[in-house]
Amino acid sequence: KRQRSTYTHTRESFMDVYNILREELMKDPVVQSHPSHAKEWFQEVLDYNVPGGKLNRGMAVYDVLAAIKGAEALAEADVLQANALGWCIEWLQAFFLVADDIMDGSITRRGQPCWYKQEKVGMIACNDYILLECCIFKIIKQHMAGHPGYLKVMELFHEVTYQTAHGQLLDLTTAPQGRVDLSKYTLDTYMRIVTYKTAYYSFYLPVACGMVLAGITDPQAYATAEDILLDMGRYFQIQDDYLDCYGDPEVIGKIGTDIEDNKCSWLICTALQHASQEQQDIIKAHYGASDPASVAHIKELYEKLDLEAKFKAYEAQSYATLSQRIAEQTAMPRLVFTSLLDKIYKRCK
Ligand SMILES: O=C(O)c1ccc2cc(-c3ccc[nH]3)cc(-c3cccc4ccccc34)c2n1
Repeated sequence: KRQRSTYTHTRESFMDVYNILREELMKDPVVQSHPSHAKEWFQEVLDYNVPGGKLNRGMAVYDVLAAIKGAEALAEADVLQANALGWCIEWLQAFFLVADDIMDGSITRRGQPCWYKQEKVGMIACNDYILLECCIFKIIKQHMAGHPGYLKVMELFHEVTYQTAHGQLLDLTTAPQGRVDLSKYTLDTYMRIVTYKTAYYSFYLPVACGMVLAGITDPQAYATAEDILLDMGRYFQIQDDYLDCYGDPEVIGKIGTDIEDNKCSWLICTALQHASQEQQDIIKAHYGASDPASVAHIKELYEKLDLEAKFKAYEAQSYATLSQRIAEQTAMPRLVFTSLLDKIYKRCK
C-alpha cells in the first residue's frame, strides 16, 4: 500500500512552496515574453528580497489553520493554500522593507546590502517594490480563486497594506531623519506607529488568513482576534526596542543603533515621560547623535530613569493581561494565540 507522505511544517517545506510560487510567477505570460535580461531581473528581485528572513509570519498561517481545525497536520489540499497565503505575508514584508530602506537610507538588510544599494539597482528599486506588491494579488488569484474566502483575503491584504503605509507615514513624519522634534515623541504616538506599522501585518494578518481558510465568517471573531493580536504586536515591538539597547548583540543578531538613528522608540518616549527639565535638555542635546559620548549620555540617563525595570514591569503586566484575555475568549482555540505568545516572549538577552 503506497505510504501517504504526511507533511511536516518546517522552514524547508515552507521554502519548497516559495519555489512553487516563484515558478508560477515566472511562468506568467508577461514575464515569459520578456527578453531574458528582464526575466532574470524579475527573478532576482524575488530571490534577493522575499526569502532571507526568519519566515515566522508566513509560517504562522499553517499553524493557525491547524490549531483552529484541532489537527496535528493539515490535509494536503490545505497545505499549499495555507503556505501560499503565508508567503503573501512575506511578499508584503519584502515590499515594505525594500521601500522603507530607500526612505530610511539604510545600508544593509538581513545581513546583505539593501536592494536599492546594489550598483545596478538604485531607484529602479521603486518599481521593484511595486512588482513585489503586485505578486501578492497574483498569488491570491492563483491559489484562492473559487474559495469562499477569496474576496475576504483580497480585502484583508489591501486593508493591511493601507494600515502599514499609515504606520510608515506616522513614523516618517514623527521622526524625520536628522531633525529631532522631541515634542512629538509621546507614548500615544509611539503606540499608533507600532500598531499600524508592525502589529497589523505581523500578528493580525497571519491569524486572519488562517481564520479565512478555516471558514470563520463571524465579524466578532475577527474583532476579538484583532484586539488580542494588536496588543501582542505592540509588546513585540516594545521588546524589540528594549533589546536594541539592552539585548546581547550576539543573540539579537545586530548591534542596536536606535539612539544614533533618532528612532521614536519605547525607551525614548518613556524616558521623556519621566524626565525632569534638565534631563530633557540632555536628551535634546544628545539623542540622534552618532558620537559614542552622546550615546553614553543617553544610556546613562536611561539607567537613572531605571528604564530596564520599567520594561520588566510592562512585560510582566502585558504577558499576564494577554494570557487572561486569551483564556477568557471563546472565539477560537487558545492554541491559536498561545503558540504565538510563547514564541515572542523572553528571547534570551
Ligand atoms: O522575521 C521573522 O520571522 C522574525 C524576526 C525576528 C523575530 C524575533 C522574535 C523574538 C522573540 C523574542 C524576542 N524577539 C520572534 C519572532 C517571531 C517568532 C514566531 C512568530 C512570529 C510572528 C510574528 C512576528 C515575529 C515572530 C521573530 N520573527
